[in-house]
Amino acid sequence: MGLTLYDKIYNAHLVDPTNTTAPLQYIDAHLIFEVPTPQAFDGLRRNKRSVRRPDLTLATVDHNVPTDDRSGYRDASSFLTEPAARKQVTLLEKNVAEHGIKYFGMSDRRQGIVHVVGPEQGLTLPGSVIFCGDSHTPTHGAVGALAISGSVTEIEHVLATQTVLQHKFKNFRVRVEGDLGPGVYSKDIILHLLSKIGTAGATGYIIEFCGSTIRNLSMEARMVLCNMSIEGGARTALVAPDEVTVEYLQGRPLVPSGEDWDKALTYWRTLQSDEDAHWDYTVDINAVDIVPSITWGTSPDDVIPITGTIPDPADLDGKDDIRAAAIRRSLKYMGLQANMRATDIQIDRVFIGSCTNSRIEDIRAAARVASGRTVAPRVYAMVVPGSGLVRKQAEREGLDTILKKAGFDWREPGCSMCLAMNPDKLAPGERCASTTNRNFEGRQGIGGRTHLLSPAMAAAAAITGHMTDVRELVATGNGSLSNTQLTLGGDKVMSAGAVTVQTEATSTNTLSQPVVDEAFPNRPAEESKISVDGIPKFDILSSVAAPFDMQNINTDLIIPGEFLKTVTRTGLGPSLFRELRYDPITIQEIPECVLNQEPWRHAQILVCTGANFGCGSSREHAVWALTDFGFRCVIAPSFASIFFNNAGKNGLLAIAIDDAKALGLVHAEAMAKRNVVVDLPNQEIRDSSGKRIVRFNVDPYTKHCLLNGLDDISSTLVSEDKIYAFETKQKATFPWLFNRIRKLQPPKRLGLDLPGAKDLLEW
Ligand SMILES: CC(C)[C@H](C(=O)O)[C@@H](O)C(=O)O
Ligand code: SF4
Repeated sequence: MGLTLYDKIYNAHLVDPTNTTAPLQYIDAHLIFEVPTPQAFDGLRRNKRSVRRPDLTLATVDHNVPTDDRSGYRDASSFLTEPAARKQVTLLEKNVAEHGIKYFGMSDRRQGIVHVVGPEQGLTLPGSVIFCGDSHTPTHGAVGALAISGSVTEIEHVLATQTVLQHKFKNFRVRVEGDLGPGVYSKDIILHLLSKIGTAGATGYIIEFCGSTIRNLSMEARMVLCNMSIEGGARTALVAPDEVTVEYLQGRPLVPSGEDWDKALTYWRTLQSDEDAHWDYTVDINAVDIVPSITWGTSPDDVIPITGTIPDPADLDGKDDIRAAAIRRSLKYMGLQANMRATDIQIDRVFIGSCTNSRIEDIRAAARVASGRTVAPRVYAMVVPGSGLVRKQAEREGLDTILKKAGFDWREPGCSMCLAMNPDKLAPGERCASTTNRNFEGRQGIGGRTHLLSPAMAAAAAITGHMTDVRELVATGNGSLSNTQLTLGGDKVMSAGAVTVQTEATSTNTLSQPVVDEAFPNRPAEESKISVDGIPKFDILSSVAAPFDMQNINTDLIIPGEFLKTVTRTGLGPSLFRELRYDPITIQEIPECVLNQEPWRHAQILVCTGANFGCGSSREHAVWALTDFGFRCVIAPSFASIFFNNAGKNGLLAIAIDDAKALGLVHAEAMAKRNVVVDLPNQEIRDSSGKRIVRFNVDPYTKHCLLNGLDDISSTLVSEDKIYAFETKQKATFPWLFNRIRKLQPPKRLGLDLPGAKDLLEW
């Protein structure tokens, strides 16, 4: 039987194919940013470890960065007025300087959202494995790479070992055939898919997008699909490389040139799933069935066509009561009525940006709709390019002028209003048409209401002040536009082909710079193999259990974005489930919340009857908030895979019980305020009388680590010789993956710096 593209890349990166208990994947490139790294670098320091491959690591800042005008920028300390944000960013600057890691800071025009910067620079290459401690890392799969996301503990693991522990996932094929209709973009394809499979539909899988529709998509449009695959629970996603990929990559700074380019091309052309590959699951979509869409609720799969109406929970009463309750809660939060028309939803704000939709094609699509029109009087609309280079390109094409003339605010790059971690936030009750990827409660600010949609649809909403079918406003193109002339206001003004940055970028390859070609730059010291940290041991736990019954508890709900500014792993307990525990206005405890009641406020076990616990962001802070509150164990029907992984690495036992009857019994014990016993050695849950309720499964490696309080890095470093052997082989076969990041030039030399900026960051 043949193999899928994922199977091939996974197999080719197994450091030791004989180790099936704790399989290690070699990481060809590691992208880092300010939020999850302070604790990771701190862990390295405490354990006297160094960064194994600074030459395979690239850093930038995005989440905390204000998007205000930077013309007076001097340095991060003076520019960032918010102390916690300043601390995270300056700590990253200190850490990258200390470890010799290349960094695109705020004075560098190459700075931007990690998932925009990586592909833009050509860091992500077909057939390679990239790691980033952020849940939208799947974006990079659009070029045919295996893009792995994780969080703090795994970042530390990658920094120390250049590998990550990764079991094999199953294969999920999404085949889309046919032509997209006018006004339909890849954002609509992914929203359509989510409406079909739900937020856990692809949990345990890697998605490959294929079919004629996908082949006709540009690279940027493919990135949108891969980016939001995590919203369907997929651990990552990819698209097989083709001519569109090759054309996109050629000439970017970190892409091979000359002889290496030819060799790479030959290899990339082999990268596709075999005809007879085994697919564990296939979803077929007909492109004609996709229409411009929006989300109405607080989960990314709450999707309706713009021509549709808001669902009525009464239709599900008696058929699916949990879902009916979830719809009612969403409608209340969103301030909407059942059965109202999508186009009757009035908006206050528009946000065009984020790692989903802030690239040049997105800005072109928005500008085409906005051209010659004016933003509705009560709407504030902002456009935040994904990187300084996207911004520069847009300005070169005059898109900023069109957008500003229409009344849009034109800002500096960053994550901005995607997650309420920087000054760009919604006020309580404000409603936003947003090109982002998550519409969770409080995601864009406490009490803020988010509707996800494409950039063209967002621009249309900005103009009319309500949700609008973009097809009625303008004769639109579609998401498959690539390398074509775009028509704006009747005149041909721009080309959607190669962006100018490529020319600049290519030049970086030709500038002479000393090439550091050490095989293994920072070999960790022998003594560093033993961790001083470890994780809390777990054997038998007896405690009252806090009962929950919500589905899709996402990590933004567990701990909102604003609390991610901490640089330690502790202190998050009081903010756990902030939206559920505290009134947003008075900040008083909500008495109905079980975590505010005795004896559950002291519970060490959380039992949830709703599926897909921990979906959404990869923030390890969600696990830290739970453990800081006092939880040692979470029991639920199913978990999102990144959360599940993060839990085990922090001594929090996540137990999946898919037997509804057994789970009901545990929940009943919790409701009765009786102790529940979780026995890890025997893998069983008992009631307070000692009677076994259910046996549970646990991965043997995780069990071993939990019982013994072992962290992964210590175990991995035991196989260090195997990592060296793999690295040597990789270097001989794919030389272009090495010695490239070090060749990146300082911004000054490329004319990509901010004129007033201090020269601190040029190493
Ligand atoms: C901060 C980061 C860990 C987080 C993620 O993993 O997704 C963020 O990017 C988000 O979108 O919520
Ligand atoms: S989802 Fe939003 S916050 Fe997360 S990386 Fe993308 S832009 Fe940044």
